[in-house]
Amino acid sequence: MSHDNLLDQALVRLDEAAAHLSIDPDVIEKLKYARETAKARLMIRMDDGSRKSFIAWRCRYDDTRGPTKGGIRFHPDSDVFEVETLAFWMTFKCAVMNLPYGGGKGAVRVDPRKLSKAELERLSRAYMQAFARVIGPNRDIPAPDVYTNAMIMGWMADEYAQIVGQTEPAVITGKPIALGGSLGRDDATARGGYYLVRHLATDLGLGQGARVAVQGFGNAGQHIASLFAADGHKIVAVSDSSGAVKCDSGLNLQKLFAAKASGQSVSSTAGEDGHELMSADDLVGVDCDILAPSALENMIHEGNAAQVKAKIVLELANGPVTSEADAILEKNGIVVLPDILANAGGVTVSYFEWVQNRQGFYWTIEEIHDRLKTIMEREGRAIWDISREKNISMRTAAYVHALGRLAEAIEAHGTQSFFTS
Ligand SMILES: NC(=O)C1=CN([C@@H]2O[C@H](COP(=O)(O)OP(=O)(O)OC[C@H]3O[C@@H](n4cnc5c(N)ncnc54)[C@H](O)[C@@H]3O)[C@@H](O)[C@H]2O)C=CC1
Ligand SMILES: O=C(O)CCC(=O)C(=O)O
Repeated sequence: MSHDNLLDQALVRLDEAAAHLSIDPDVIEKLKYARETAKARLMIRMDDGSRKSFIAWRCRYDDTRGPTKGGIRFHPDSDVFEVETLAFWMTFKCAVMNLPYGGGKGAVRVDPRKLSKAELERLSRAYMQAFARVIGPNRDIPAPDVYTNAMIMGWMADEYAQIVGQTEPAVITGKPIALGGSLGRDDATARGGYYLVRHLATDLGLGQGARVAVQGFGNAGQHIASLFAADGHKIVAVSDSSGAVKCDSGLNLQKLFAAKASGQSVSSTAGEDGHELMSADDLVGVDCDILAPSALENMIHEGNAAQVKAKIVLELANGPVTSEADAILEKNGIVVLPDILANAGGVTVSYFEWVQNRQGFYWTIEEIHDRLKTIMEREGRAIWDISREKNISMRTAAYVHALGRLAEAIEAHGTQSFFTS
């Protein structure tokens, strides 16, 4: 899958937001292009003794508001267009949450499921070797994303420490707790979305016992299913890259978690506890109240948006709804809680991790949850109010909110600054 026009699609949202603000055109011009994208070939030794190379990128899209921040993705379809677009979204996400960061992102084009653990560790270390000059605790701070996790962040933190000759935990977030990771980072992406939905439930007309469908059953997808189920909502369908299952009376989550923990697809549970096999492509059309896309970009598009029956789309994935699909969902009265707000819990707890690493003093899980809840509710409410006041979608409102903050920072740097050139 190529992502050639992903950034152009994303920039449509920037133009829509700019139309609601009186913004200097210089600001828009600056935000249309990535500041810096580094590319490298990572050459590693495979277990059979052969050498193999993988292409990799790290993009620092915009650092006006602070060091760039964003995850590293290991995926066979990754390309430079996807990386730059994800970094653009990070720029807006950090501004939405008022975090002192710009936006970055990285990727390796690889299917990590085909590598042994030792090969994966060599690849992760090679990534840090290649990009250590770009990365740094005051410059660019990576984190996990699709098919990367705490273990990989731990290897990268260790490699960086060896390169600079001292431990530097704040260089990367989403690390194992034993290496200075934060409590609460594991479920933070889903938890942020969950706090947002709970806070806006009355405004959204959402009652008890909602029916939820989850697309993608990894970090974000599994945790959102758990959190909603614990609140008495019913998870009626889930999918992953190999298939999907549904159950009208509610799926057995423990069975699904056990399948994923043993490396199997959710579809392997079909036939147990009333789980029925379905096509992963049909998941978006399942009869439900909340649809939580938690996989990849462009999953809800012009061709399937009309099938969506949910009242609310909670975008835990980045960019799961195309701009054409957005228009269809809006016309059908479906509220989209946009990625740059809905999945911002992840980067927010990453920020907490970075703060704790720098102060060398660690917070309790209650402190993490309270702080995350406060920020999600504050920014979620502000965006809800903008959307009501201006009669615009939550997505456009989120971009308006972020763009105001970005414009203020770009202007504060001065008109002759290379930051704003
Ligand atoms: N991990 C994090 O902290 C954050 C992740 N996100 C976004 O959330 C989304 C998911 O990320 P993670 O949960 O971390 O990744 P993950 O690697 O833990 O899980 C990804 C899941 O998506 C599934 N998937 C892949 N292709 C699919 C397809 N075509 N149909 C259905 N499922 C498919 C995979 O099988 C897997 O279950 C991504 O868009 C990511 O950028 C956003 C904010 C933070
Ligand atoms: O935790 C972070 O720093 C970034 C997470 C991320 O990549 C994202 O929000 O898309």
